[in-house]
Amino acid sequence: MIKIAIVGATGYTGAELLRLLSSHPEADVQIITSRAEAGLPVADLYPNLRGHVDLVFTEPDETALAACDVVFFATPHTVAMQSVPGLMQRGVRVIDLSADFRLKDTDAWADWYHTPHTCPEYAAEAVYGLPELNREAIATAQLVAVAGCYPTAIQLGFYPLLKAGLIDTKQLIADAKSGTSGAGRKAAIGTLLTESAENMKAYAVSGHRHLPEIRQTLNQMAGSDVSLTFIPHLTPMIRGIHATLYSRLLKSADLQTLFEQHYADEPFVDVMPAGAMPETRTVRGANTCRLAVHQPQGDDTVVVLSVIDNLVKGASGQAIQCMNIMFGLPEFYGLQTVPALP
Ligand SMILES: NC(=O)C1=CN([C@@H]2O[C@H](COP(=O)(O)OP(=O)(O)OC[C@H]3O[C@@H](n4cnc5c(N)ncnc54)[C@H](OP(=O)(O)O)[C@@H]3O)[C@@H](O)[C@H]2O)C=CC1
Ligand SMILES: CC(=O)N[C@@H](CCC(=O)OP(=O)(O)O)C(=O)O
Repeated sequence: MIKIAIVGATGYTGAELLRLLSSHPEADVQIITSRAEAGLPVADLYPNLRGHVDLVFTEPDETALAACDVVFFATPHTVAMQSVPGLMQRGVRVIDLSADFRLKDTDAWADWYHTPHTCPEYAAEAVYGLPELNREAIATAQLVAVAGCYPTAIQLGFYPLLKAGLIDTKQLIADAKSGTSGAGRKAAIGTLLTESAENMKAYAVSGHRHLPEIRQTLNQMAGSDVSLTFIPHLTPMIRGIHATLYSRLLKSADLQTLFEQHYADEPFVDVMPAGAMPETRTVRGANTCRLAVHQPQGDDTVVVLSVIDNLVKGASGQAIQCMNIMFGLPEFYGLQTVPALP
């Protein structure tokens, strides 16, 4: 059994780790932390976990964390980077759901996150946690920086086209919509029911912190620097990301076959039949990215539709997929949930 600690277990992604790990045959979750709720049983905060998770939240304590095989950080940015050096030196494996170790350029990270990066050497060592791109490196990594939610939906959608060199890399557009759970559990006016229901809006149009992360990966996929316009939107749903991706084809190709072949061996990417329009509700609670590729006018414009659950393939499910790869386990352990519809 793998001894597991979750730092930040009261948040949405922390609770989602608990939900998914409760059906994982090799997971032994020993420590779940919260500063605000220390002493509280899990079921008092998350009644859905009653009968499945019998643990009590405790204050984070690095010595206790170091006795585990793997520590998940489901915390706001800058928290993991304070503990990672100590844990790494003690041989613990770390899976960070935050953005602390996603960017290799830590000066850029400091600009986008408005605070200095305190351990650039670990950012250099971290493996970006997108299994479809980095499976081999994840297997031997000590530190995994799980890919962000919008980045996962967008990167998986563009990957087959970029790898095949089929599109104009200077004209990439990602128009993406997220449910409000993407903003976390903390109280904030923008995610109140009265502010977010019956409403849809774009935000961070002049630059979202996921832009450098997505660019970094797309550059790697394309083998050259891409130009990307990325506009996120907040939609009145709780879970889900829907990304509509646009680009121009440089030459004609059988795009349906390209996508099907590219993801043929990927357990968590579903290339839908020609003409399909994936819906967020079909991935709710599941570690699945559903993709569909279209040429709406039959000209050189290609459109990819990509949906994920931001809390699962966009965070906790992807983190568990990475853990399974790191520990040599079947990738589907803990991740066999079938979405409930409606
Ligand atoms: N929500 C989403 O869809 C996604 C989120 N992520 C990332 O995952 C991380 C967690 O997100 P989410 O679950 O939404 O966040 P929440 O705000 O819902 O939860 C944050 C958790 O972190 C704990 N925490 C906060 N500050 C500290 C601290 N200084 N030290 C230790 N623990 C702390 C909180 O508990 P307490 O304060 O009681 O200690 C709480 O349990 C973030 O970095 C986010 O960007 C990634 C992909 C998708
Ligand atoms: C709706 C909403 O607010 N979404 C968040 C992104 C979700 C998230 O937590 O981002 P990471 O994947 O980087 O951790 C945002 O725009 O900042």
